[in-house]
Amino acid sequence: MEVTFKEHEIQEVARQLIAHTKSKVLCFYGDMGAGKTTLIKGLVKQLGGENNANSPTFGIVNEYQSKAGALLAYHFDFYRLNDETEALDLGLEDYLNQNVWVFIEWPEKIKSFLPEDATNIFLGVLDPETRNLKVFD
Ligand SMILES: Nc1ncnc2c1ncn2[C@@H]1O[C@H](COP(=O)(O)OP(=O)(O)OP(=O)(O)O)[C@@H](O)[C@H]1O
Repeated sequence: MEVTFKEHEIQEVARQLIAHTKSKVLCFYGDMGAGKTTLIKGLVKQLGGENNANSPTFGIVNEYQSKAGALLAYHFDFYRLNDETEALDLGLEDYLNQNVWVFIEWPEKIKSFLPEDATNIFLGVLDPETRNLKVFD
């Protein structure tokens, strides 16, 4: 899958991505400002998720729940992670073993923990308003 899009088209891109991916673990590659967070928020919205600011891990891991209150997705941003030991301390392996959506920014930082069947998404900046997305399953 490959698509070029502007921000107002995010929900349609999110819909396509959810329909396309075989894995519920999605890794987002791209420079700062490429639009990883913006797209993940679009995916959560598309899935009908809400941020659970009451979760004990809030701030480290963003947790999203369905409107009915069921756990729906985790969103990690590993930009500030120093090494993989810190990921172990977070209990990353437990997060990955649950059957919920997992969205990972800066997956380069946790290479040894990434499931082999994760879907890899590359975001590039074409111009200030336009992004290119390529998916490798
Ligand atoms: N087509 C687009 N898709 C996504 N974001 C866009 C698009 N066009 C412009 N933007 C803007 O680009 C910025 C992307 O920021 P965002 O925080 O999502 O990037 P990021 O890849 O998560 O960066 P970081 O690694 O710093 O968290 C936002 O300000 C957003 O409004």
